[in-house]
Amino acid sequence: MIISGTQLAKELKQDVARRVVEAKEKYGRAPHLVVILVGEDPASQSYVKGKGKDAEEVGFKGTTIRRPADITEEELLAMIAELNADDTVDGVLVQLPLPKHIDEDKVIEAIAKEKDVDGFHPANVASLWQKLPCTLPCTPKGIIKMLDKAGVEIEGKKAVVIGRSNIVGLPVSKLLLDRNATVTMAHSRTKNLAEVTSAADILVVAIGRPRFVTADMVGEGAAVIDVGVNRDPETGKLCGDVDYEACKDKASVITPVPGGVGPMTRACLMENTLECFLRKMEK
Ligand SMILES: Nc1nc2c(c(=O)[nH]1)N[C@@H](CN(C=O)c1ccc(C(=O)N[C@@H](CCC(=O)O)C(=O)O)cc1)CN2
Repeated sequence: MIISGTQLAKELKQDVARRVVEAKEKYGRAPHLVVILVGEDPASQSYVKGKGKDAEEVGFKGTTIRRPADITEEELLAMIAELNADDTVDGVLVQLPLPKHIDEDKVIEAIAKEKDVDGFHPANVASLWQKLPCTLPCTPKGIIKMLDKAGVEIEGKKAVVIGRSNIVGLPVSKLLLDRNATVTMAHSRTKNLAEVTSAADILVVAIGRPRFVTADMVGEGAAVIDVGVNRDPETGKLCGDVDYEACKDKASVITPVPGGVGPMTRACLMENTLECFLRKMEK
């Protein structure tokens, strides 16, 4: 079975849109999401454009602030401080990656934790690891929703996560652990990787290498979640970290690229923004 992120994202955004109508009636205004884009990276430009479109679709006020790649760290931090102080702004997101002269950690930490719709702020990360209420990072949140919607049981299952990034690998491992999976975190230096991954009931791949996971690395009947968004070096076409054609018949469920985890990441951002807004208004 193919898990259609496009379809699930559509349903999640419809649900957010419905809740926005109610929230507007109750609080007199819609949630306001501000997205900051630094530089002209084509992929980032396209993701930010998508976020603006999604915001409009669910009934938010959406603002995109574009700045040149040579903006100083001080200027960017000053802009974030202003948005933090602005009561009409509910969510602030800085599109990553940032140019090398800007310290990403400093920028993430500068965003008020209550407006951190990405769930990247150290306070939100700490809350995730302490099982306290927090904003969850969008991609891991979307992955758990996709597994649930596909009816994949997590409790007691062997989950293997390839990749240990702060944005995906680490938080999705924690979310799987919280659902009582037995989680193995694998990475570029894991020995006998195929042996480790083929024992997985749930395989999450977030390593950033085109078609890295081949059929011999997937166990019969595994649920395969592909987080990669790569360009095929030969054809230039979009592809995931999993060799989809080779693995699809071995997997019980699998996510495609495009149309899998990516659209759910975007939809979860809308849900996070609404939740930040509601938390503020209900205080
Ligand atoms: N501040 C953030 N920066 C980045 C994040 C993030 O969550 N927060 N994640 C990625 C980029 N990203 C969201 O920003 C993202 C990447 C891909 C997709 C997506 O829908 N992909 C499509 C294919 C897109 C294409 O045609 O090129 C798919 O998989 O179907 C959504 C969001 C890094 N930066």
